Amino acid sequence: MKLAATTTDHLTVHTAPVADPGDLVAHLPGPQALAWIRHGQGIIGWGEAARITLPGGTDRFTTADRLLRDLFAGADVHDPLRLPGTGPVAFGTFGFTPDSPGTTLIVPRRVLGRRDGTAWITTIGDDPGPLDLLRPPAPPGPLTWTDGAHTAATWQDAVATAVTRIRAGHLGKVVLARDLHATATAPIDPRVLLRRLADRFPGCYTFACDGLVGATPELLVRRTGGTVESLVLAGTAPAGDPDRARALRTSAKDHHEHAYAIEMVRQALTPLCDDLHIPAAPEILTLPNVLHLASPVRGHLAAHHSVLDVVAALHPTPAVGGTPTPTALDLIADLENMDRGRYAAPVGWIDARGDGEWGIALRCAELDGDRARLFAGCGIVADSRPADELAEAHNKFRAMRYALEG
Ligand SMILES: C=C(O[C@H]1C=CC=C(C(=O)O)[C@@H]1O)C(=O)O
Repeated sequence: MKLAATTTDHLTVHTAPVADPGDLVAHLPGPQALAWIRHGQGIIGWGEAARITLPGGTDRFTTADRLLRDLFAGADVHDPLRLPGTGPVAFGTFGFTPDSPGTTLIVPRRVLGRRDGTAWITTIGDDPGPLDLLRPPAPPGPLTWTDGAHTAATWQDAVATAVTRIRAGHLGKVVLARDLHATATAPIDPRVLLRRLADRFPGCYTFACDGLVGATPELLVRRTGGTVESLVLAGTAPAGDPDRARALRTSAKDHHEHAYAIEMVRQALTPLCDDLHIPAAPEILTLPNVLHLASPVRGHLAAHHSVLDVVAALHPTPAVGGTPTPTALDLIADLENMDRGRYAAPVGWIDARGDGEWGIALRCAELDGDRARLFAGCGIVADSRPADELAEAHNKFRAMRYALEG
């Protein structure tokens, strides 16, 4: 475990109610932004009271959970509100595979939150000063775009290979992704991207954590006390085409793709829950760029499990991996030509009670100075057609292209 230089072993944490701050993004004082926002509600953070960096491993979720529990257990906490997200919180990202880089948990010095008519500020350690903007964000300016690990043509070849393997009976579904690179003329400020994403995709979870920025529609798990909720997505059509929307409702290919994800979530949550509700049929989630088949799942935990315990049971779902999971992960490693890093892995936050919200890091980019690496993936089943999947990936990229270009 690596702790930031600013860390003391003993955290002193003060949460206090504040007047409604309004727009959360506007309060981020610098580019080192931490955020989790949906419909204007959520938490933002800045400064670092502690940073935990893990090398990865299959136990990365449970190790992170244990290290945070120890850190929070030793904290001196003054929290009159005792709501999800009050008291100390860690924002986090994980690597997609046990070997992928990027497993990092950050306990910010300041957290500003607003939910259901309550707003609060949490301060760890010395008061780092007023909420004034230190550096106002500037848009990235003109961008240069280049292909990542695949060109459009070679990625379609990879999709065709996956379809052949599926038809040969090796597996039922695999999610194949590709990356794109954007280069700006100056460092990219995540706050500009957060602003655009939160405005255009208010129903998604707009997030930023250690340079990973995006707006994901997919809630892996929210834990609030004993209740867990998840929004399982798989099956996509372009937005703005009523015929395609109608077709999505009845498409055997998309329902097939969705069923794999639902079945795995059922298997993962059943041992943890004494009551689990999965709708009989998915609904349609409408976003500005795409429509998805979506199943809101709700359960009651049978025993104490932190939100990260549930994340550990769920990741990777067939919305980002495939079925069977090990075969799909091997095929992803063979065909994608890249390490996903933190793309398609859990991103979110956890508090000292074990409550929290974790999404699947989709519709996102990895920022590095003046560069951004964007990702988009598509579920491939026996009936998938490479050109359609390329078009679907293009539509999914549109969220982050808009965040970068306006
Ligand atoms: C893998 C991605 O989306 C997943 C989530 C929703 C729908 C999906 C699909 O229809 O393929 C994907 O499973 C992505 O956006 O990169």
